Amino acid sequence: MVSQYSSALAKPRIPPHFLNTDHRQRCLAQLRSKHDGLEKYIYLSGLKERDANLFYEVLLGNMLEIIPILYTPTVGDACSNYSHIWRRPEGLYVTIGNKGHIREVLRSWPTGPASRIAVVTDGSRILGLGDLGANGLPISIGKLDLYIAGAGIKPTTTVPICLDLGTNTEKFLDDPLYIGVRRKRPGVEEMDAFMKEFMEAMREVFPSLLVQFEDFSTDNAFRYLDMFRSQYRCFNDDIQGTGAVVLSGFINAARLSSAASGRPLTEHRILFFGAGSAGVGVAKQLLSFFKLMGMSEAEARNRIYTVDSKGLITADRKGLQEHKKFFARTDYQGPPLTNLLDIIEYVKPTALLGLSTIRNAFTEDVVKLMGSLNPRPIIFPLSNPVSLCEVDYADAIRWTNGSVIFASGSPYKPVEFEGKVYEPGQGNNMYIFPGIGMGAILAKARHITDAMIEQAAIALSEALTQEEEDTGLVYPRLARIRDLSARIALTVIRAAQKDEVDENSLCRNLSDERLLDYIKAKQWQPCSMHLTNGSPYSNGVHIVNGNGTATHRL
Ligand SMILES: NC(=O)C1=CN([C@@H]2O[C@H](COP(=O)(O)OP(=O)(O)OC[C@H]3O[C@@H](n4cnc5c(N)ncnc54)[C@H](O)[C@@H]3O)[C@@H](O)[C@H]2O)C=CC1
Ligand SMILES: CC(=O)C(=O)O
Ligand SMILES: [Mg+2]
Repeated sequence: MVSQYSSALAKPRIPPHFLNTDHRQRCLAQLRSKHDGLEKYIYLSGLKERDANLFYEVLLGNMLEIIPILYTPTVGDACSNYSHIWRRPEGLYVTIGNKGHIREVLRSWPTGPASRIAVVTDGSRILGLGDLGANGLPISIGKLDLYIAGAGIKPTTTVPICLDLGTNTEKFLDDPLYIGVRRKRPGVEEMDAFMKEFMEAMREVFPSLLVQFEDFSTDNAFRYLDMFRSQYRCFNDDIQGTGAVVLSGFINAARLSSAASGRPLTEHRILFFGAGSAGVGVAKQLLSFFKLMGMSEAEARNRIYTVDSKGLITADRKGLQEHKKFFARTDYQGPPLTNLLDIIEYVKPTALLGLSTIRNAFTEDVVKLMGSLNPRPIIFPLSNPVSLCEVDYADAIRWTNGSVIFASGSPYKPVEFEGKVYEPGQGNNMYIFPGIGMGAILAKARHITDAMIEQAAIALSEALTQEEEDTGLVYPRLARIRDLSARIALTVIRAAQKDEVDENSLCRNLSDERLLDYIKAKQWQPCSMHLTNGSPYSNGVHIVNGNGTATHRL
């Protein structure tokens, strides 16, 4: 005889009043009842597992609240602790042991050739947190959630990937709960051979895929971008995505700053504190700011100064890494400049950009000096997560009496100072990669060209509403991300067409207005019928009907 208990398990029933309640509100209440960021992350991850459709509905309706959990800053905690908070397999791990049969591993991914976008990390530099090895997977998952929420990419076409090639972080190798391969990272030759097989296999198994490289350590970030960008449909988010988003914010910031100082835009001088993949990637993209005004590359380069852990980067320094050479100064004669205050006194920058991972590197003296040199100094502390940010927003406002033009990598709340409320910008590549990806996918671009990246930046810079401009913002409000991504995608498609790398002739025949409609029509929306069947085994994107039976899998 079947007991009452087991029969209830076999046929779970929805509570009688359930249909009249808003499950999204219930989820939000459950989320808000948790007071620890990591607990919220675990809750959301579980919700996605139980009912992905509902998860995306809640995310889309509450982006300002939820993005900082799925993405920076909390995703940093999730990665750092991933081996300990791990609940279930998610994403795709390709390990060094898979060398020789990577194709077979990729073929295990359920959506196969229907896949459109992969975010691939090797976990070697997650945000500013260093080598987290196999714990890096949540960064790929978080970025893809932004593709889904921000651009409307269909969830089932996304592939989060972590390449597990080992880790050089001893504490993980010593941790009995560490989920990754227990070995040190390979040398250059072994890694190159792995990456070549991986990329070849990716194209074979997922022929329509765009690959976003994410959070590779700096040398490898530049190396694999150079190696693969003309061969595959791929880009590096930290170099190119960050470059584009900062160019966009900088265009708007420079206008505000020049309006206050009366100095021409061509006279901006930009000081980069941090010269890794992000610092140099952004510096290279900011050449466009000057070149678009008619300056030569040499003139543009001359407006940019870079600093690393040894101080102002000069060409006479011995053993300079390859990626630092382009901006190394040849015009400075004198003893090495190592102190940031001395460097600022020497350069007299109008803008100070932080991509150093050094918490509070922009001290009160530094910020005040920038304020004394500029009526409206541009200060962008862009390192992630917040715990590594070069200066907090409230301090930057206070130390400049509210004159700072500010954008940070991770989000800050508005600040009230002397009776006025100031709103910060968030200079994070999340504003730009969803639109770049959407455009590249719809154009069926063979490659991601420099013009596609540059046009994406310009489109974002031009997207401020009158109200946003009047408020002094340098980036549009995040709540508009879907519309922004569609507009960015449009310019990316047009740039792909101009560079003749597009393979979707349909887009060529549409006017801008029709193309925008086409892009918006392609944006995936979660369905508002989101009742779950309560099955502990449901793990996809479901639409479920009123009697609790899954009727459609997206
Ligand atoms: N806002 C955004 O959208 C993005 C932000 N980032 C952030 O940028 C940061 C850097 O990333 P990567 O360039 O890939 O890392 P990285 O480790 O290659 O670069 C760090 C750079 O800072 C320099 N540095 C370290 N200590 C210093 C010190 N005391 N003084 C001056 N310079 C110092 C290093 O020499 C190096 O050049 C990370 O925190 C990352 O989260 C990265 C990509 C996007
Ligand atoms: C935002 C990002 O891509 C990073 O901090 O690495
Ligand atoms: Mg990154």
